[in-house]
This record gives sequence, structure tokens and C-alpha cells, in this order.
Amino acid sequence: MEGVDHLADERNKAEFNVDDMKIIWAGSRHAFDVSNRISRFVATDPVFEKSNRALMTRKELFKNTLKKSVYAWKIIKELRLSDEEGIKLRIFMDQPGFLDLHWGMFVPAIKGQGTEEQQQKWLSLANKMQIIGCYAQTELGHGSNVQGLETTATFDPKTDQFIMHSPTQTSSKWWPGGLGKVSTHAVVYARLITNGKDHGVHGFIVQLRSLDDHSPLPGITIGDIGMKFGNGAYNSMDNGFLMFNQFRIPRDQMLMRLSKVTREGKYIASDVPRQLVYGTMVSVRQTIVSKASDALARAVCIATRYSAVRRQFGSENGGIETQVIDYKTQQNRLFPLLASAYAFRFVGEWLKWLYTDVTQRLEASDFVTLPEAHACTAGLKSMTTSATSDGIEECRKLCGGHGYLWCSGLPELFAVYVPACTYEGDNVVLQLQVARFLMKTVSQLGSGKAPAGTTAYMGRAQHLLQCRSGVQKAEDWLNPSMVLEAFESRALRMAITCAKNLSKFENQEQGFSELLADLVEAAIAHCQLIVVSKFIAKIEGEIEGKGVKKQLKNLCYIYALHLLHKHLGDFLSTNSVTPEQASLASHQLRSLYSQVRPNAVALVDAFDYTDHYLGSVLGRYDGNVYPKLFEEALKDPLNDSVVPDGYHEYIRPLIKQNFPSAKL
Ligand SMILES: Cc1cc2nc3c(=O)[nH]c(=O)nc-3n(C[C@H](O)[C@H](O)[C@H](O)COP(=O)(O)OP(=O)(O)OC[C@H]3O[C@@H](n4cnc5c(N)ncnc54)[C@H](O)[C@@H]3O)c2cc1C
Repeated sequence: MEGVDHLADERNKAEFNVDDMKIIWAGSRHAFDVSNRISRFVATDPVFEKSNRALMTRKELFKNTLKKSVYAWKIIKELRLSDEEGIKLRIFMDQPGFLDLHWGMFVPAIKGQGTEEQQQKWLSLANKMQIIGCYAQTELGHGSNVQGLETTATFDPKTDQFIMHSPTQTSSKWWPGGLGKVSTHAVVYARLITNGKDHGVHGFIVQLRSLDDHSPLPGITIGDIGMKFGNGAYNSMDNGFLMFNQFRIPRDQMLMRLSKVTREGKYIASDVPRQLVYGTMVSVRQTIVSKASDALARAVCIATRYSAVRRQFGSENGGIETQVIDYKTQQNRLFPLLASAYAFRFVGEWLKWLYTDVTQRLEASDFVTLPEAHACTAGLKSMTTSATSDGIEECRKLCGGHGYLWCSGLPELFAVYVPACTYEGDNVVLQLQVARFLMKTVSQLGSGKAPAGTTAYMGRAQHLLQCRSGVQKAEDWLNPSMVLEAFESRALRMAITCAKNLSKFENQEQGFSELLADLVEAAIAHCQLIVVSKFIAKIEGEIEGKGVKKQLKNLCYIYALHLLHKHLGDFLSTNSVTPEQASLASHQLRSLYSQVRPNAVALVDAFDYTDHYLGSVLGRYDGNVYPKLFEEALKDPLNDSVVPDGYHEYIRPLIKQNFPSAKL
């Protein structure tokens, strides 16, 4: 029935004020107001309609993305939206496209690596979108191994130019978003060569296409790399390839903040430390973590609402059947994901703070905390995107068969989201960077250099290596210091075990290669500790709103205890908990699920997602699922006619056994 809230009973059960929780989720009243206003604006504008996306051809989808992107830009200009509002508009537009790379990678790369003059020149064009940029690093042959890139930028002192060249097929740039068909410019990463000497990989601003007719400039071969995973989905993006044939650019288009080449061809590394690049990375990865919480929250919102609508079994004497959300197995799979969405939200918030802190320190030439900040953002990017991809797929399964329908919103969400595990650093490769940092930190323990920031707990190694968890009853698992100690002890002991095993190898690099799998697990344990500790810090702070803090506490402990349960092998083998304490944690977890159950729908309402943004029949706010599933099915072009095309050609001859005789 239209206009009826089929989930009203669920909403009435909530034991907290949803409006207050919306503000906690958004981060502040101001952030909530902006999100709420912009998401509703996008939802009601027909240009941003997206339900027909799956049926579009690649070309139609691409053109539709251009239309939406340019319209969004027009709105931003005409309504004089702030940067914050503009970013929200792009998020709620919900269609990957060239704008993401222009604003998300091209502009930050110039900001981070360009000199003052370069920033003035290029950012003024980029900020007005008079040029469109992308980020061209990855090549056909190399992605993770940036030092293996083959594109060359050779300085020619006669003309004061760099000659950009792709010497092999594998040196072709391959993957950059926005490159294939749209970008006029790119930040291109290439090996810098002066006087025959290779100085390694550096960034260059390169014009790719004519600003008059959009044709590629002479010496440039460029195109789209083809269809990607899923229908619709990320295929709205023109990921591209690019080859240079002795293509020349002026010397001043090398990004020269960190090092430069003089008119005479002399290479000079500036005294600005290379760690400056970390600042940009922290910023980009912080955005990725915040997007992880967004994507996971979308999937969880769909699965939670639908689990409250869906009923299976349990009817006695013709009575009403059980809502699937009441099955403990459903709760055991769904509620940890709900808790994870909140956990990633808060760790994302903390990363924003970290970015501000890093920026201020950089300005004061204080680089001490940078390696730690870099390792922690790399690890959190990896951990949250992996958990979110797996979580979206789990939500699809939680919705049973209907979750597999396109109109559930989950297949497309998964297809769009899952490459986050690969871009901006392959998740395993990133955890190995964290592991290297952890091994270094462990090796310095006792040297008088106290570990700082997220590794500060390692400074209490002596205590953590000796302590035994004090948990004696299930409620002790609601004690923040006991939870933290278990996670700290596990992370530290895993790191120390790796370090001990490494020390058995004469050749450290060979040892590192042998122990890769263990090192990744140690890094993940460290990252999980960070998320747990930031969630605990959140619930220990001031939180306004009726019943809100209680709900967040429940979610925090669900997050921590489900991790403990999932990685029990680690906790037991490091003696961080005993089997009895683990069993008390499971007991406590079940009790927490029961407390979350009446609040589940309200907890996902707090995300304040519009039906447009969710893009899911199963996750509709009003829970009116079944009639809408029918409506969606009837929209499919296959249902345009009752008798399908091909009947006379194939089905009828088959049934009538009336085939034209085969010619051998
Ligand atoms: C949708 C999408 C958008 C992208 N957008 C851009 C863009 O805009 N610009 C751009 O420049 N690039 C872009 N990329 C490329 C992306 O950054 C790379 O794909 C990514 O860095 C991974 O590198 P790779 O493809 O070389 O993977 P590989 O490194 O070849 O990974 C293959 C496997 O090897 C493993 N592996 C690799 N090295 C190690 C190691 N040292 N130890 C252990 N295991 C290892 C990995 O874990 C993985 O399992 C995009 C990619 C995708 C999918």
C-alpha cells in the first residue's frame, strides 16, 4: 500500500532518539544539515535519476555520466555551493565518473607536489574546470611496483623540454579513470632522465587533448580499456590507456616541489622532505575510509530493513511467520556489519583529525609522526575496504534470492565498490607496508625511542607481554580497558612473534618474503586494534541525545567481540585470552545482539539515506517491498511483449519439432 510505513512497528520499538543519532553519524549538526539538504535535492531532480542505468549500453551510460557531471557542475556554480556541498552533491549523484579523478587525484597531486607557481597556474584552470585532469600512474606492466614504471621523461637541454616516451607495450599507461575519453590533462608518472642518468619516478603535468576539438595531441595514443566487472556500475568511468611517442612538454611541467631540473639539466633534490607526499596520501586515504563506512552503511541499511520485512517459517496455527531478522544466525551476520559501519565512521572521523594534525606539523617542519600516520592510513584503507567489500556481499546473501536482483541495489553497489580493494594501493601490498613499519618499531623497542601515536601501546610491551586478561564474567567484556588490553596484547604478541621469526634469517629481505602471510596478519591485528580503540574513545567522550550513547556502546562491543570471535585463533595462540574468557565473550555477544535487535531499523534510519541514494527496492524506507518488486520486474524490456522476440525463430520450431533439415 502506498503511503503506509510497513516498518512503523520497528521504528516505534527504538529506545533512542534517531534524530540525535543522525547528527552523531554525520559528525555534526552542520554536516547533517548539508547532507540532508543536498541528498534530497539530488533525489528530486530528474536529471539524477539512476534506476534505468543497468539497461543502458556502455555508450549511453558514459554519455549519461557526462550529462550528470556537467549538470552537477552547473548547479554548483549557479547556486554557489560551498566545497563541502559540492562534494556531497557528487557523492549523492552516485555515479562514478571523471569528476572523481579530477577532484580526488589530479588536483591533490598538483597541490601536494607542485611549486607555488605551478599551483597558481594549473589549479586556477583546474578549479574552474577549464582543463579536466586525471592521475596516470599505473601501466600495463606495473601497478603496485611504482619503481618498475617504464614511461620515460628525458630532458632535452637544447629545447628546454622533456620528451615523454613509452618504450614498450607494457609501459602504456593503463587504468587511469577519466583518461580514456574525457581528460584534457594528466599528472603522468615517468622515469626522469637527465644527462643519461635515471633519477627514478617523478610526476609531470601533460596536456593530452586539444582544448579546441578534443582530439589527442600528435604523439599521443589514447583510448578506453574496455568493459569492467558488472553491468552499469563502474562502466560509467572511462578508465583509459595512453602511449607517448616522443611527446614533448616544457620543462616547467615537471612537478618541482620535491626536486627539480634546472635549465642546464641539473637534477636537484629540494630540501623539502619527500615525506610531504605522505600528506596527500593521508588525505586521499582518509576519504576512502569515510567512503567505506558510507558503502557498508548502504548495504547494511538495505539488509536490515529487508530482514525486518521478510518473514520465513515459524508460523503456528496459521499465525504470522517469523521476521528473518529475529533469527540469531541473521543477527550474528548482520549486526557485526552494522557495528562495523559505525566503527569505520568514527575511525574516518579520527583520520580527518589526523590529516589536520599532519598538515600542521608539516607546516612547522615536524616530520616525526609522518611515517606512523602514513602506515596507519595505509592499513586502515586496506582493512576497511576489504571488510566493506566482504560486508556488501554478505548483505546480498542476507537478502536471500531477492538480494541477487539488480533492483536490490546490492549487485551494483558491490561491483562499484570492490575495486577499492585494489586502487590507491592493493590491500595486501598496503598491509605489508604496515608490517614493515611494525617490524621497525619492534626493533627499536628498548632503544629509548618511544613508539608514538597508534603504536604507543608497544611502549608498554613489558606489561602487555606479562599480563593475563582479567575477564572473569561475561560483563567484564563491557569494560573498555579489558577489551583494549586483549586487542593490544594480541597485536603486540603477533608483531613480536614475526620479529623473532624474522631474526632467524640471515638475510632480512628473504625472511620477510618467507613470512609475508604472517606479517599481513600481524598488520591486520594492529589495524583492528586502531579501529577498536577509536570506537572506544568515541563512546568514552561526550555524546548527546536520548539513549544514543547506550546504542553506540552496544555497537562498539559488538564490533570488538565479533572480531575476537572471528580471530579467536590469534587471541588463543598468543595467550591474550583463555578459552573460558572466549566463551564468556560469545555469551556477551549474544546478549548484545538481543539489545540491538529492537533498535536495528532505527540504527540504519540514522544514516539518513534517501531512497534515491540507496537505489534499492529491498531497502525502501517504507518497507513496501513486494509490490515494488513487481513494478520493477514489469519495467524490464523482456516484458514489453508477452510473446518474446525469437519465439517464431527458435521456440516454436523446437516445440513443434519443425527444424529446417541440417546440412552436413
Ligand atoms: C577501478 C580501478 C580504477 C583505477 N584507477 C586508477 C587511476 O585513476 N590511476 C592510476 O594510475 N591507476 C589506477 N588504477 C590502478 C590501480 O592503482 C592498480 O591496479 C593497483 O595499484 C594495483 O596494482 P596492480 O594492478 O599492478 O596489481 P598487482 O601488483 O599486479 O597485484 C596482483 C597480485 O599480486 C599481489 N602482490 C603484488 N605485489 C606484491 C608483493 N610485494 N607482495 C605480495 N603480494 C604482492 C597483490 O596482492 C595481488 O594479489 C585503478 C584500478 C582499478 C581496478
